[in-house]
Amino acid sequence: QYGYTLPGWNKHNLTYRLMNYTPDMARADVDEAIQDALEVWSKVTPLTFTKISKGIADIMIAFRTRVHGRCPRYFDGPLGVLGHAFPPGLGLGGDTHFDEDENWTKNAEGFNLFLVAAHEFGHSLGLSHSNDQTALMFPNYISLDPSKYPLSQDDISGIQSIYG
Ligand SMILES: O=C1CC=C(NS(=O)(=O)c2ccc(-c3ccccc3)cc2)CC1=O
Ligand SMILES: [Ca+2]
Ligand SMILES: [Zn+2]
Repeated sequence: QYGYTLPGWNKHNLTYRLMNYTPDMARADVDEAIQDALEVWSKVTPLTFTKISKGIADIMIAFRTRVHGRCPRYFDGPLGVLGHAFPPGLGLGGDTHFDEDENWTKNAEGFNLFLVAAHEFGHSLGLSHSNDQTALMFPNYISLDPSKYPLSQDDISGIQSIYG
């Protein structure tokens, strides 16, 4: 439906692009949260992430609400779903959207953008949800202390089974 999906990317050097910014945070804080969330995964895989500011990136990132563009999934207003990401592939593959109706923060108030982004990028790289409640890929938002290393052994073995 959104281009064929792959179990994982068939290349290691991926590009990403921020299509817009949330007004909830300073731009530099959004850039940093996204970069840190990607680094969580690049630290345990051979993947690299390069930020581009125009053209089509593998991972297109945007803050959107409700029905948005040609995206087949919709957001639901404040709370509920915080974001969604598409598995590796062409077109929408890898793309990550955050629900702009949430209060995005760089600390423990509202929803911590770094944490939600790290979770969503797990999907962009091919991971599904984990039933290990300490895992970053656990389906429910847990306000982890963002300074702690959010990956659990379950996340690491999951991502390394794709990009080992
Ligand atoms: O595919 C889906 C569908 C629904 C989702 N629900 S969410 O957006 O409210 C969400 C839930 C948990 C997290 C999360 C889990 C563990 C650590 C950090 C964030 C992030 C987003 C998240 C998601 O990735
Ligand atoms: Ca929502
Ligand atoms: Zn979307």
